[in-house]
Amino acid sequence: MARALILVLDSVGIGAAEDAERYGDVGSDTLGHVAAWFAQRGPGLHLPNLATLGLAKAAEASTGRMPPGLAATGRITARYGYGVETSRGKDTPSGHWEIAGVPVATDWGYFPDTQPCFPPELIAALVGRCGLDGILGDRHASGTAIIAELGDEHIATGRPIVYTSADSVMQIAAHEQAFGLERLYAVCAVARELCDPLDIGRVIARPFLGSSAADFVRTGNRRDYAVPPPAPTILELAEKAGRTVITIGKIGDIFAHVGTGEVLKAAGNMALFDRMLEGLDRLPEQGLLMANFIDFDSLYGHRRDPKGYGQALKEFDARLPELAARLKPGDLVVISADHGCDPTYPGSEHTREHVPILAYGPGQPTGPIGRRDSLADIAATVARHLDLTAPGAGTPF
Ligand SMILES: O=P(O)(O)O[C@H]1O[C@H](CO)[C@@H](O)[C@H]1O
Ligand SMILES: [Mn+2]
Ligand SMILES: [Mn+2]
Repeated sequence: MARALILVLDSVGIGAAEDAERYGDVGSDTLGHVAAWFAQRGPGLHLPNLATLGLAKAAEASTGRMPPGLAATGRITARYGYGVETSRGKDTPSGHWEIAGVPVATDWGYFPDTQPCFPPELIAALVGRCGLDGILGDRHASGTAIIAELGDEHIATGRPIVYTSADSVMQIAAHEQAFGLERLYAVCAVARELCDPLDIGRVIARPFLGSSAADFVRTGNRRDYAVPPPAPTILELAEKAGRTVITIGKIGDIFAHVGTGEVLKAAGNMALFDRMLEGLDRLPEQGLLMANFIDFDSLYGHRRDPKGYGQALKEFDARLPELAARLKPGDLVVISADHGCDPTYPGSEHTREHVPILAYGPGQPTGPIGRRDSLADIAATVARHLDLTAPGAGTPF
């Protein structure tokens, strides 16, 4: 049996990358700072299963420091190391595409941190084509903060809240009932077209519900309108070779539905874990499964909530034995991340960090793989494991 699973723990970085200064992220360390936050307040953050797979050793290799409380007690049962992102963006598509063998060598377009942040002609075209009475926002913002601030005005005026971040994104927030979900999606589809010439990676629909700032809450109906990867990823190559591809959670959106096979969606890391196990149970010989666990990033990293972040790590860690129990000899699991999002760092953006690479499975080798100069090494390794043509980038470990 040779099957492969790639699990992306969204934003679980393990220490600032060498080029962090270019991004204003010197000293960031998502895992290390979450572990320190727990160690300062109680018995510490214990992730026994991830530690046994070498997570803490990978972090130590990345930063020179063992994250407090995380050291493994026994033998490490995986290959472990850290990956250096070569793509210029520290965004989700850049990280995932590189993991899948396609680093992004060119620069994305970005909207400046000014107000307004969007080109007036772009907004005029959006408003005109969608029959809107204008927009709100038009600046960089945290998504939860801006709906709390402008949600009432949005409901009163019918103007959608349009904002961006340090990522290559245009995000459009609107009330699911007052504005309408399908109408929001239609506005995003027009925005996608208008953003194409500007090389914007994603337009994101951010629907929310609630009646006032006290209870506005974003719903699971987020939808991403991404541009497709610039070259065939391991997903696309697997699909073209006739393999079964199953993708969990946001993966379909992140790859613009190219090569993403059967898409299993769910809200929340634990439900995503359930879907992943379900997918694994029917993944045939030589199949590929790729999963994204989003909560680390969207619920805790961007919200700068180290306690929630650590609890989410514990919950994820506690489920790993269930995954291990379902693996068959020859299966390969790779756990990694797409970028950092240090919940103790100033601001609300991603942080430019190294990411863990933990590779294991029954009968798989164990031991350090050190520093990997590209996240594409993951795709190269998976390609070799599944006897597939490898994407252009990456060296197998
Ligand atoms: O603050 P929210 O809306 O969650 O935005 C975050 O989500 C976006 C897409 O992942 C990122 O660009 C980041 O800024
Ligand atoms: Mn991400
Ligand atoms: Mn994010």
